[in-house]
Amino acid sequence: MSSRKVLTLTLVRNSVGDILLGLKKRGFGEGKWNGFGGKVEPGESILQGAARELTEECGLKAHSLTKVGLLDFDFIDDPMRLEVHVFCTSDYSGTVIETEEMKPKWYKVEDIPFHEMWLDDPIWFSWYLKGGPQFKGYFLYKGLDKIVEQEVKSTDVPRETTSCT
Ligand SMILES: CNc1ncnc2c1ncn2[C@@H]1O[C@H](COP(=O)(O)OP(=O)(O)OP(=O)(O)O)[C@@H](O)[C@H]1O
Repeated sequence: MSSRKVLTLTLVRNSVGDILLGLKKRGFGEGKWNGFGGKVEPGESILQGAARELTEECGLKAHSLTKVGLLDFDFIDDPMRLEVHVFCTSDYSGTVIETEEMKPKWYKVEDIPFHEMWLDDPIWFSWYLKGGPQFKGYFLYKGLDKIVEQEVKSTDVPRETTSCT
């Protein structure tokens, strides 16, 4: 019997095109730079979960979120699949703050620290950056440091922006 965990991941870009990443200070992915996100809680929508995690982890309030892709992760010898819903936004307010979970930092696109991120990030990030329809990715990990199967492709579903209010 396999089960899945629904997670969100949000990438924030400011008016000059820089990307906000956070250094995860604890838990799954500790020591890695990533977008902001976490588990969707019972009773909330995926969008609500994404907006809540963004505020909890870096202080920003998203006014709208754009769905850009979906990533499925399997791990050999672990029946739990991670289903990561990827969003982006440039429509937010608030001040970026460091939290117990994340140390945020703005990066120029050409300086994104892929060598300090999940191994899958450099593979699907280009799909996010180039725009176009939503992407769909699949990665099979052996442990946390090796990808043994991977596929990222475009869907025919356009990116969809939804208001968070
Ligand atoms: C395997 N390859 C991966 N590549 C890129 N990103 C990945 C990822 N695997 C998980 N992620 C993201 O990492 C965060 C974990 O969040 P995670 O700490 O587990 O959730 P949450 O904050 O709810 O946890 P706690 O409340 O501390 O238990 C969450 O954004 C999730 O989308």
